[in-house]
Amino acid sequence: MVRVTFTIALVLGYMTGTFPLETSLRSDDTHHTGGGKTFSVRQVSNPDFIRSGPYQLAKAYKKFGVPLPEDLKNALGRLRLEKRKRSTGNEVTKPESYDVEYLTPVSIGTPGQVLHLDIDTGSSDLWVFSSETPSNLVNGQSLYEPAKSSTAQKLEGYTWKISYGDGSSSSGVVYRDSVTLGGLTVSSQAVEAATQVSEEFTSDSNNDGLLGLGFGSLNTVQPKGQKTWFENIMQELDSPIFTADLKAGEPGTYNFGYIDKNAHIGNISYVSVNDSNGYWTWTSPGYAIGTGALVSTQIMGIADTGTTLLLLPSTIVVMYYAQIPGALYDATQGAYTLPCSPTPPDFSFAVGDDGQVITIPGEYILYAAITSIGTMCFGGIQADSGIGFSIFGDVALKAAFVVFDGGKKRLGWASK
Ligand SMILES: O=C(c1ccc(-c2ccco2)nc1O)N(Cc1ccccn1)C1CC1
Repeated sequence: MVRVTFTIALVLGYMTGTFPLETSLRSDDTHHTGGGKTFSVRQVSNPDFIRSGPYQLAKAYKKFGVPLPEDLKNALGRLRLEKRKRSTGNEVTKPESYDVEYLTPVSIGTPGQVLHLDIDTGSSDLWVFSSETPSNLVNGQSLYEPAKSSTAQKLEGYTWKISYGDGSSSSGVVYRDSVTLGGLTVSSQAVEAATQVSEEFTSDSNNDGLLGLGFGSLNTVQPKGQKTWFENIMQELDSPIFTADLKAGEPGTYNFGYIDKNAHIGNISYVSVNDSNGYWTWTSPGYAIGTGALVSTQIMGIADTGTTLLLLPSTIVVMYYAQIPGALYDATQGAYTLPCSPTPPDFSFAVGDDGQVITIPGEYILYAAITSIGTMCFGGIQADSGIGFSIFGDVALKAAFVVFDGGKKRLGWASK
């Protein structure tokens, strides 16, 4: 049957112009018999034919007023469904005070239970406060209750445990359930229900859990690591990307599957990502302080929406705070502090080899007042000592429009 269909398609394909006909008038082929000219026709196969075959065939049938055969109707229906499957999504994310983190509504289970999660490109577990979290560790968070979800399935014997760079940690058991973010649903996502959370999470009342958008290799579920929500939805998207448009002191947006041209200014510069450690790891070729010249030096770091600050090599951090009268390393805070006024110099980092730089306005580096009298502030730039790489956290990300390209394993950076 396929052969027949294909044959008809081949014949009709020519008639409907599906195949680009390359005709060339070859003088040597010209025979003056009856005055008519002959010409040769060289066929160039149309690589798109297979994809658009049924459409072209249907066009031919319609052109000759021939009713469509049943299996052609079915083929068209399948293609239309296939077409419809491509999708995009977007979701608003809201900053907690001092932009310490950004929380995004996520619907889990059937009927949907909405929890507000910290979307974290620096980790790869989707874990939530749940009905299985001891009540003494819960302090206002919304809970995922698998018993109330008709689509929840317990993964018996599966566990997870994660510890974060700030010393916080959580652990628990694993369900599979439907997870919707930005209007996009993964029907079978690993949802990690916390049975243990550290004090940092208990005291963060508005944060109902984390949704990791790092690479799946970082996922901590045992005995079998699970895919992130993005890895599960990626193939359905118009393109295998998501973008982060975080903002200072106001809601930002995560988009999935498309790039919103109105969300950035100028070109997006792409740099390759090394995902071997599970993070969105890239290398910036240099930095500038205030209006100073660009210093060429390689800064290897990760794009991490789940880390609040910008953590850089201490040599650069010392150079930056040396420009600010009154700035000092405060051993009691274990951090650099600076006067809350005047506004400190901007900090720029280079992206790619096309001269693109992202400039972080100085006011983003006045992270938060330390003293009640508000004279000294906590620095938004701190040293990455002991981590092994730099971390482009929210202080840097909120100055840029960032494309996380899971298809090409690259990051795109643009000003906004
Ligand atoms: O918090 C984390 C972090 C995230 C995920 C994991 C992890 C362990 C197992 C799977 O994922 N471990 C981390 O530590 N930061 C940021 C950070 C901040 C400060 C110091 C160290 N780091 C990772 C992304 C770099």
